[in-house]
Amino acid sequence: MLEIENVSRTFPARRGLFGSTGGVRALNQVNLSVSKGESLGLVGESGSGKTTLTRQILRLDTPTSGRILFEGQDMAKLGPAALRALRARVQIVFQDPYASLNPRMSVHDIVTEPMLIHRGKLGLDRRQRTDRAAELLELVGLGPQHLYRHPHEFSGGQRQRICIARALAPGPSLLLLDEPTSALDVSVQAQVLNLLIDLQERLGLTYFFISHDLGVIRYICDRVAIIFQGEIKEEGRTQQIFDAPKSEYARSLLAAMPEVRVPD
Ligand SMILES: Nc1ncnc2c1ncn2[C@@H]1O[C@H](COP(=O)(O)OP(=O)(O)OP(=O)(O)O)[C@@H](O)[C@H]1O
Repeated sequence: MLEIENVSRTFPARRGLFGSTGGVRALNQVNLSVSKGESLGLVGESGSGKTTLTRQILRLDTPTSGRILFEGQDMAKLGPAALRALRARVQIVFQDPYASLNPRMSVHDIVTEPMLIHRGKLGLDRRQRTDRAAELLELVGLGPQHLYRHPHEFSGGQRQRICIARALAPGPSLLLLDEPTSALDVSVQAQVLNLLIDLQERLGLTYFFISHDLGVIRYICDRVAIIFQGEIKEEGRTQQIFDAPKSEYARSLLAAMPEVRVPD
């Protein structure tokens, strides 16, 4: 479904008030692939290149070299129509559900907005969009009675469910999950992770799951890639990485977290 081939991204040197910074090689020859229906976890400390890689997959940024194929198509070569279609097929859920929802919009408007943006592809009229929003709310464990409420009326976990419903609205096949539970209480984290597992099974979704929480990665991901200073240090089946990490860096990362917490 997703193939990342020899992707590098270098940011040029910048001159600022306090002197100039050298160029930053944020990604260096990254190779990764994710199959349909699989969850790949990307783990790395702050500044390791996770956001930069995510931006390449969303085509918000372009690699300096290398290429990314989504469903067999080179993302850099997509024309405007194909790019619009791609935007519906690849969706993202962000870390902070408090910052991700417009407080002035009702849940109905939040969840139907992507259907409106992609109405050419989805072909849903107003009534059908509302029906679909109600279905999506149900799918994420919130009843349709919440449709006309506003974000401030919901808890963090409920807000993240709304964000997930919005991400599902245009019918994606790939979800980028950028630390989707790290802003939530621990008890709520497990509920949201279980919802994600359930949705993946029901809808056949593919997940690219970014986290620095190894417990969460272990719980949800089939495979894990460990990134450090823009390079993939190790990649493999989750169990194998946790039981017998090969690289020095993976070993030190696991050793630094003796108590890998697995949600209930
Ligand atoms: N637009 C940019 N211009 C210059 N340097 C950048 C830019 N974006 C990212 N970088 C640099 O690239 C490197 C990787 O950053 P990135 O944001 O991808 O890391 P990250 O793993 O997502 O970190 P975090 O977990 O803190 O979000 C860092 O050194 C960062 O300073």
